[in-house]
Amino acid sequence: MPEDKALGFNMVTCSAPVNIAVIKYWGKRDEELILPINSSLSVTLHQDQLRTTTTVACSRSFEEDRIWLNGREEDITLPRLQSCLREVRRLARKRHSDGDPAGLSHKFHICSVNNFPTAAGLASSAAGYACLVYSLARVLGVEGELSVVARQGSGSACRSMYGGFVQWTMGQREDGKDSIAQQVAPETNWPELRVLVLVVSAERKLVGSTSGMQTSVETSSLLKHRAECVVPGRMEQMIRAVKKRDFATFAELTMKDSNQFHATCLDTYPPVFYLNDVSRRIINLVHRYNRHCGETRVAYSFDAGPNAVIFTLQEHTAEFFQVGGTFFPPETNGEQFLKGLPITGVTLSEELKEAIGMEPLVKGISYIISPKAGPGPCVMEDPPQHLLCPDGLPKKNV
Ligand SMILES: Nc1ncnc2c1ncn2[C@@H]1O[C@H](COP(=O)(O)OP(=O)(O)OP(=O)(O)O)[C@@H](O)[C@H]1O
Ligand SMILES: C[C@@](O)(CCOP(=O)(O)OP(=O)(O)O)CC(=O)O
Repeated sequence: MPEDKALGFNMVTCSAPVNIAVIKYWGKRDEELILPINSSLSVTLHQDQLRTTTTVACSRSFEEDRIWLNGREEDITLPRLQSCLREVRRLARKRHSDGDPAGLSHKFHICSVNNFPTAAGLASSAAGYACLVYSLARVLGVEGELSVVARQGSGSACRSMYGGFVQWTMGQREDGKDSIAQQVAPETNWPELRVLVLVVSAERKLVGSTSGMQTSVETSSLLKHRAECVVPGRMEQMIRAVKKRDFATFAELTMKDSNQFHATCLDTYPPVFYLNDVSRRIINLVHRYNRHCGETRVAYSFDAGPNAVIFTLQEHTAEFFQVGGTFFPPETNGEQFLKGLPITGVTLSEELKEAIGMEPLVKGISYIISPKAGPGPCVMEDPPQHLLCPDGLPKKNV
């Protein structure tokens, strides 16, 4: 990218999405390169609701690489950040070996914000590292396969490098070059699919994914069985279901895989608990609702935290909102609860309420976010969106 004469350095701002795995990644065979013990598959969520925005500036006048995250300067020497910086610089050197190595002796100033809670089981590390790698690559003019680089920031980040439905193939090589993400189908393949993120708790979790899965690999025989005997078949079935828009199969596999992931957490020694009472109530609610409907209309999935991700189809969304609001009523403000989503006039039949047969739990769910599947990272062309000032330091309100 040519240097901006007015600024005296290159600056680019990009945004990247969160993804939710429906076949979960849990466990590494190489901690440093972040190579998984099984393949996984996810849905990229639309950036209108959940996104990371990152500005990268690159200048010869900067003395050192620096990063600000959500308004605070963070330690740039973090090994995962260093891996991403090193790998993008390496790709840039390769690309510019016969031409102009613009920017390669320069240092980076990086400023990033998430528009949702960080480290709360809402996949901030996935959107964060995907955005970082995409922005660094753009500022240095690097193209091509970048998911191998994002993977070295956080495993699940490699899937956020693409939109729609994305598989991360575990690969076999020791150097990780074949452990990459690929799009299985674009988001436009399944426009009726809807996602509801039921935020149960937006607090930092007790056991992070990285350490949780490390203990699982060391102690859980169920995890070994899952990786070797269960996931390969599920990946094939899930890819078929996504391509055919077969919701019943997609939903059943999604719920079973989430349940098996949490079973491996319980099989870990000492056990790791990510679900709480509200999560378990949501699981019961979904099964009772589906049973009453006589078909699988709704599925849940839980990552390393108590928040539920619900998958359903457009035609059932309004009713399930109402179900959520009835059994987990907000204390006062319905508007905040639904974060501005339209409150439809659906009323639930007494029969349905009876079939679910649960006591309402006030404030069990803090709020609901309702994204569709969405596209991958993109450059924000509008200069005022930069998070860094012309002097290369964060803007005051960031
Ligand atoms: N915008 C960002 N840019 C760079 N790094 C980020 C960004 N957002 C988050 N991170 C990194 O990811 C870490 C949080 O990852 P962690 O896995 O603990 O939580 P999570 O991704 O929100 O949850 P989960 O992966 O379980 O869904 C942060 O401490 C930070 O190091
Ligand atoms: C439960 C999960 O969300 C685990 C995500 O783990 P991370 O990608 O956060 O872990 P690291 O590779 O150590 O950074 C399942 C998934 O996203 O596939």
